[in-house]
Amino acid sequence: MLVDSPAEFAAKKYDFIIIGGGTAGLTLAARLTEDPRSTVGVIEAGQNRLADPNVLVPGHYDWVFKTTAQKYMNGRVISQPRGKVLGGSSAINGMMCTYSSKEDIDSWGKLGNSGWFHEDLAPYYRKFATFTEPSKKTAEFYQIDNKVINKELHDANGPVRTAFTNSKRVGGNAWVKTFDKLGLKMTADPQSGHGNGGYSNLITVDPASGTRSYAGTAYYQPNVNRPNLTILTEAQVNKITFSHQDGEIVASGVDFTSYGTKYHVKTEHEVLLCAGSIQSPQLLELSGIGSRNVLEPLGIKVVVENANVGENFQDHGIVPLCFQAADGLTTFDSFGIAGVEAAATTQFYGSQTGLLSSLIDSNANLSYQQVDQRIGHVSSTPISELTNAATNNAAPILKKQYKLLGEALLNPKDSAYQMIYIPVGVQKGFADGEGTPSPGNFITLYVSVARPYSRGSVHITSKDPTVAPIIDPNYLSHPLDVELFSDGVLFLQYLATKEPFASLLKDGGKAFHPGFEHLTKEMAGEFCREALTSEYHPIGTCSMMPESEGGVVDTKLKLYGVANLRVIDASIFPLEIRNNLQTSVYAVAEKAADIIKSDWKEAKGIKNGTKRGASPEVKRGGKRARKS
Ligand SMILES: Cc1cc2nc3c(=O)[nH]c(=O)nc-3n(C[C@H](O)[C@H](O)[C@H](O)COP(=O)(O)OP(=O)(O)OC[C@H]3O[C@@H](n4cnc5c(N)ncnc54)[C@H](O)[C@@H]3O)c2cc1C
Repeated sequence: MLVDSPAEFAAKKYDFIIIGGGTAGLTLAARLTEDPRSTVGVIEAGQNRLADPNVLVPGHYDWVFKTTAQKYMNGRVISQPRGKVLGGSSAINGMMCTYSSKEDIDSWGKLGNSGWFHEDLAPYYRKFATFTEPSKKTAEFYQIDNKVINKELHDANGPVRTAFTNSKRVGGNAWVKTFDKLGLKMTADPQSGHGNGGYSNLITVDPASGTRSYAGTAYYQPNVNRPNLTILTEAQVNKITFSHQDGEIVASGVDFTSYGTKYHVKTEHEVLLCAGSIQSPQLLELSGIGSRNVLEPLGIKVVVENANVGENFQDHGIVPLCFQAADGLTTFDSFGIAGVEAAATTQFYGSQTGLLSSLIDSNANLSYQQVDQRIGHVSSTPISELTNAATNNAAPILKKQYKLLGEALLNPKDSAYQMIYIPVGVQKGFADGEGTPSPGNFITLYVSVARPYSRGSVHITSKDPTVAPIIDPNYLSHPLDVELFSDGVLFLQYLATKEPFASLLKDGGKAFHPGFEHLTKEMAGEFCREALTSEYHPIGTCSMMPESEGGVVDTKLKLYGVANLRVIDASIFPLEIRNNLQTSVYAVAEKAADIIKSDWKEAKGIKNGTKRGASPEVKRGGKRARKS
């Protein structure tokens, strides 16, 4: 139920209060209220736009965050959008449905997170989705064979709908064919955690309507009438409140503001923080959980000291290489021409095809070796020496992480890069509001480094919850990232000269970046500094790891030092993964829901559907255990 009145919301009792009705928050809300005995209240700052075509057909409801001036990128300020709407960033994302590698998640496990290896998460990568097979025509066009889709992995009836785009998108077929000709066609269904190569990726789309399938439509809409689920939108949480019970710090509720009025709502059991990688650490700090050095100068009383909050920030930087499209091709840039957008809209509503039917569905994962074999690498030092040096020179807290990153890079089976093609011009700096896009039709290739070495942070600078935190991804601060990005962008340049993709481009694949039309090894690094933007994949700011190694939450996603507060969103990922994040956010939230349900039953003494009497043991179980 969606309530309009914040006072009504605040007056109710909830076993679980969820902060943030985003990708993870709504997944949890839906799963926890499957049990009619547990009550859930969700507080979301954005609006409910379930019926809004600007969400369903991609649009924007955004917190509009910006990074600090980036020291290693010539002082550039990078956009960091985040969904401010019911459904969170899943309501504004590019709908790419791509997956982590097995090694990515195994690395999470190896960082001291038992129960978080790939085999532990694999069932949840299945659970959240329902897959629809492509038509024969679509399968032929995009070369979707039983390597790219292993049907056995897509057997679940989960809430999020996944399918291939209906439209024969400009260049979609050329993308796959070009990789095929280079001997780089995708070798396994990416959901398996294996495989490298170019392919056409699934998107999170409802194949019947061609509209976005996201946390709002998938996890909230079908459950809107559950009496034990209450959602309040347009209400921003200011902080979590605490009390002391039996010598433990316990989250007692949250303070929030709606239309200028402040409210407090109590929790009966737990607070689940799902505000995303930027705002989960922000809210912890506003609530007195973080580094003393951050909190005390702002006059915030330290409730739990943990200097790891807001640290270990990682993001996928992504470098665009833009080309003029061959004459006669219609790209998204044509929307500037009278009638083109209207025609695309008519086509979309008529047949769910055309430009508007999908944003991004041409993807590739490549290993470091696959790139190196074709273009060599920028540095004269062998990559194994560079990775060893990175580990040896790392700060003690990062040594374990860097060792795993090095192993992944040297593993020819793992992916070191994600590459993407989109039929629209993303000129240097365009995504960050620098300069005006040139007129014409363009095509952009993108490369991101799967697991960056650079580490940044997010911290508050004010007690005021409406003041955005300082976001410093520290992109390209690690020299190995500059090397990897340079190699990657040189590969894009090589790809652009290969048929049939080359025929989509004007000027024999000359890049449309003044001064960088033909990249050399010497200038590739500078181009990356000038062109890198965000793929909008921030993680790590409330990492799941042992506290001594940089962690904020344990393997049950419980915050160290508070008995009944968990963080569940992309901020708990301790290391980046090779692709886009949403499938992993859904999978993590699904797994977290099972952990929480099981703990809740134990705490309440519920066994096999019946509630035990309130025996002393039950009370003991009900006491929120600090350590899992
Ligand atoms: C523009 C963009 C494009 C992307 N493209 C893709 C893609 O194509 N494929 C893919 O897999 N991934 C993509 N991603 C990444 C992916 O969508 C996100 O990583 C994922 O959705 C994050 O989920 P989350 O639960 O961590 O946070 P979110 O989904 O962002 O949820 C956080 C929620 O908390 C709310 N909130 C925050 N602070 C407060 C507060 N104080 N009080 C109340 N509510 C609050 C927010 O409004 C939001 O609804 C993209 C992301 C963006 C921004």
